[in-house]
Amino acid sequence: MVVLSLFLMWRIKNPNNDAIWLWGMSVVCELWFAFSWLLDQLPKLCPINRSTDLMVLKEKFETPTPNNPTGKSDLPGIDIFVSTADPEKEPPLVTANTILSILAADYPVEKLACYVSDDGGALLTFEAMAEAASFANLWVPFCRKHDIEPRNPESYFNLKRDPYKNKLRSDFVKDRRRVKREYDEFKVRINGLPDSIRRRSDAYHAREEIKAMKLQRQNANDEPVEQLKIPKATWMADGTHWPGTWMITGPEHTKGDHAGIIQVMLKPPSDEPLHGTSDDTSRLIDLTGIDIRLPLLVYVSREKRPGYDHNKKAGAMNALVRASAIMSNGPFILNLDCDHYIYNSQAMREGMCFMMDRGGDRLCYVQFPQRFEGIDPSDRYANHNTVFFDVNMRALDGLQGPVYVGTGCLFRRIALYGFDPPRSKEHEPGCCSCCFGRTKRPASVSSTPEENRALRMGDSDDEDMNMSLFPKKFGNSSFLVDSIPVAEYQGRPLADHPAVKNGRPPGALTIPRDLLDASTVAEAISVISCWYEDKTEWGNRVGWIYGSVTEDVVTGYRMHNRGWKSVYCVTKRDAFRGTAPINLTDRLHQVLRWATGSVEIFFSRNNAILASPRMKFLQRIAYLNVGIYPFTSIFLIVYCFLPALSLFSGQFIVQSLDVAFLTYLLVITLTLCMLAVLEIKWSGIELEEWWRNEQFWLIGGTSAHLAAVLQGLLKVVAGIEISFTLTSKSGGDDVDDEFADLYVVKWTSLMIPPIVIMMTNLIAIAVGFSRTIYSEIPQWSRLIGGVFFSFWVLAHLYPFAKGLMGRRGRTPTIVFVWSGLIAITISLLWVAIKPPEGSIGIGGGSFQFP
Ligand SMILES: O=c1ccn([C@@H]2O[C@H](COP(=O)(O)OP(=O)(O)O[C@H]3O[C@H](CO)[C@@H](O)[C@H](O)[C@H]3O)[C@@H](O)[C@H]2O)c(=O)[nH]1
Ligand SMILES: [Mn+2]
Repeated sequence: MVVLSLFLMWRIKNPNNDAIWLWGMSVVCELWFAFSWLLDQLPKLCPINRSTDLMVLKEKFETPTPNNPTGKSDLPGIDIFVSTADPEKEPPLVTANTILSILAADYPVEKLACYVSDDGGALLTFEAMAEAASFANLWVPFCRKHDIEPRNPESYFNLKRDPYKNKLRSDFVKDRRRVKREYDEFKVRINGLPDSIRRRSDAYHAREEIKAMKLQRQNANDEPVEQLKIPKATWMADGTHWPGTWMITGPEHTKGDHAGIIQVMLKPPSDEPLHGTSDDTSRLIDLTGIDIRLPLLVYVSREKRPGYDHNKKAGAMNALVRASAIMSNGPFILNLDCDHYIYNSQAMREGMCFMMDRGGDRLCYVQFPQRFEGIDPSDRYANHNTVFFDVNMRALDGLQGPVYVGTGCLFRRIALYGFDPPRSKEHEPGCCSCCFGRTKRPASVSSTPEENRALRMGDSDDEDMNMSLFPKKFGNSSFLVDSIPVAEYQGRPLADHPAVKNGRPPGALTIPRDLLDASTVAEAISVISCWYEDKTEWGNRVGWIYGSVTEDVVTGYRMHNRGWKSVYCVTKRDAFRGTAPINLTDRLHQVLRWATGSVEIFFSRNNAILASPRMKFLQRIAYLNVGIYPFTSIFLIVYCFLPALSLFSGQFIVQSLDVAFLTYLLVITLTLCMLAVLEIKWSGIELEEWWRNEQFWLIGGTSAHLAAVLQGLLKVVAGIEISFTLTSKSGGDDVDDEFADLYVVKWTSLMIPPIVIMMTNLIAIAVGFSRTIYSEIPQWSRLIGGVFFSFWVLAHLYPFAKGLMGRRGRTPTIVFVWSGLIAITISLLWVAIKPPEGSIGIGGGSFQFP
């Protein structure tokens, strides 16, 4: 920071009078870069590492006590939400695998509930989920019996390592073979679903038409009836009409218009374990002594009607929050995207370690890092994002907590409801005063723990939670309102449980699941209707927050803003794994969406400048950085053209390569290198990953981020809404060419700025060279600065250039030859038109040649 400020001062005091424009532009950019660098660095001041001890959790919650002689698990309930929106872009097989990994997770079955949100309302997804539910009857006990990891069948059967290693049971080989065969059949069934639905629907449609025709003929003698038009419909296997969207694909695929659908696909399990018996011969594998229960599985497709804003993923999640409150009301909610499966079956237990620890009641969520599969080994477009997930997020963990990144996040339900954390009015001792946390003395020392516990909600300190205001905030479902205090009570850490000090009374904390009768389901249907949120606080202060394509960041921000803390849980074995777009265009669009969301945040009331005093200073800086980073693109683009401009004009950003300038540059570069080394060492990432991240920072910065700034401005100025382009997920079926997608070149206008930058710099280098060579007294030193920085820009854009070349990227020489030829031609032309002898002023002497 010191060197940087000295450097900037020197730069301002020493203008290049030969080329004031060049100097001015560069100094403005440098000031901005220094500012954004500061925003990026400051939140890294208190990094921490955490670890969990699953044995302790087991000891506290699952060992027999006098109160609980069987050692029945006392862990709190978790509702898992999986979101899917489009069976075209998100293959049902992927979603089905995710569901299977959840159903097989290592967590007490009766405490787990899995909800699938299908925003497409597609019969295809529905039937795929039903298939998954039935396959789970085999898959889940198999996983339990043989301790399978990962519990996603597709990944498990594709494992490269020896499946028989460390497997003790003698029947493993036989079981595995049988399950594998069943899985292959399951896959065939899932992949055949689109066809069978289409055929079935066509048949039923024909039947309906014939019926209508007959009816018409009967009526025809009375009076002429106008031509009956039977609307096309999708038909379920039992011959009833699917209330969701019409067809799986095609132009008639009308998203945004269908009824709300809830289907319990797996009934709530019994409270006590149900073991397989030896005389049960209907099963494919022997399950004697294995718990064969399955968790609750519910398919939900919220109602969609034209004319309503459905608020994308945030709207879908809020519908699930309400429906699940009525059906299982788990005090914790785990959110996963359809392509993110549970890779470590104990992941939820790890999260619980934090939630149920002393003081855990102040945690709004536990975020797990996102890890990806199926990415090209060189990770050309920095898809693994390790710098973000292993440096930035862990650094935030030392402040108020990591940001919520949309998937792999375990929430406390009542934090999602918009309540304040407990003891939010008290002074909190210790804890990172180095992070400039607020150290306010308590106004009054609260007397009883119960008083502390009163659910508080609201940005003003005195607005205590008033039950009579619940309907206004949460809508008028009394089931929902009644479930809120229950969720609060059940989510409390054991240690400070007011009623019982040494463990909970057994059974007191599970709500009877047999409540899942018709009236419950009817109520759940009503809370997923599109009018339910009218005149409530949903999306505003309650649940996932609306109004941004990056609803995740905003949702987490609101909680931190109330004073909640979050925790980053990096597990030894990855907790969850997902997919990421490896195609350049898809990746750019993803980055575009994130950056647009950031610009939206910047121009909204969620801008961190307006944060409440409950947010820690450095946390605020971090959020500010989230909102500001896309704007860096403006300066970055200018700066990428500077070396070219300097080569064209023969001028440089400084008058001469002064010793002071060079020294500053050297010291700054060295310090930055040292910082990078420190970061790499501390976080355990590779130098290569770090470099990829730098490269993609420039690629995204010159393309997607700029577009995001423009889009964001359009939204603010003209109110043009921003659409959510789903990221396509590959089915993982194309084994022969795993990374084919990497080489597909799909044109997007986002590519224009980096291409222009690349071309200009190449030409400028050639121009600079030829001019120096042809001049009478070659001034190589003048050339060096420009060429060096041009190369710096080009080196960053290298992956982008490779991406543009598609398959031929393997033999890119020809392209280089061509661009070289073109560049040389242009520079020869330039030299011919403007011979380098003497200085010829153009346009008032600003473009001067030596
Ligand atoms: O109207 C919608 C749109 C999206 N989704 C779901 O949202 C998830 C994320 O969409 P995806 O296209 O995969 O986005 P990514 O860029 O991969 O997602 C990251 O960034 C998003 C915010 O931009 C977050 O919502 C995601 O959780 C986070 O993983 C998927 O499960 C979708 O099914 C819906 O349910 N309804
Ligand atoms: Mn995704």
